[in-house]
Amino acid sequence: MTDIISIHQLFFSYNHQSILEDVNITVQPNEFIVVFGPNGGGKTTFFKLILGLLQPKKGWVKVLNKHPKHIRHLMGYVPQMQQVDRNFPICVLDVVMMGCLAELTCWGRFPKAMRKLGLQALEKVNLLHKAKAPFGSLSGGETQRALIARAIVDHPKILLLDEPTANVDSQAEQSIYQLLKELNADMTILMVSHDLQTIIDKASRLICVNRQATSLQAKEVCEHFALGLYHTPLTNPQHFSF
Ligand SMILES: Nc1ncnc2c1ncn2[C@@H]1O[C@H](COP(=O)(O)OP(=O)(O)OP(=O)(O)O)[C@@H](O)[C@H]1O
Repeated sequence: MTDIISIHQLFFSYNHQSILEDVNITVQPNEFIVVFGPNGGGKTTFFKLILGLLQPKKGWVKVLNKHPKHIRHLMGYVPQMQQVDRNFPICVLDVVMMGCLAELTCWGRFPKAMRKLGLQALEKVNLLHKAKAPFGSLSGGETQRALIARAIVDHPKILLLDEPTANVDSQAEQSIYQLLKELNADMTILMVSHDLQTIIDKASRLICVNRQATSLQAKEVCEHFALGLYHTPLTNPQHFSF
């Protein structure tokens, strides 16, 4: 099967601080990959390299066999919640429409068909009734679903999510996982999560990013492995037994 993402002998550093070293990873279409690793291990940087927002110092990233910056419109990105300004005075539909800014006409308006896509994306994430609500009035779980709508409005082939369930309650978390399961039928998903216990049985594969990137099957992520990374006990070890 053709790789949808391929990363070859990639090295990246911020100034002179080495962040990623000799990363070799391939991703196949419609995989659901959970990316995990310690704080500062390089997960967000890894995503930004796939999105073409950062350039490798050595090696390369190809998405659908092209340089990522040429096909960024085929990738949707949900950043970490703290990178989003919830106080900005804007309605939910307008936030969603920001996912297709490239479609703005020279008059600074979206074509009617695009607004329809925005409403469809909101319907998909079950937030159509909030289209005209101020973005800042949404709950944590609704905010994440609105950001997912923004990421999928242009029908991407790849969806990257950076901790989409951080700071949401368990009911909102379950509804996000259900939504991602539905979206996964049409798109490849890579999601950063620290909550391995909840997510492990939903992932087709895991990638541990800790300066290097290691691809793992769920059964390989045993309790000792996760403990070594996070230094916290996992209370439900049956997920991790071989
Ligand atoms: N723009 C930047 N300039 C310099 N250093 C940076 C920059 N962005 C991130 N870093 C550093 O690079 C390292 C990796 O950061 P990154 O955000 O990729 O890690 P992460 O695994 O996503 O962390 P977390 O789990 O805390 O979100 C960290 O040491 C961070 O301080």
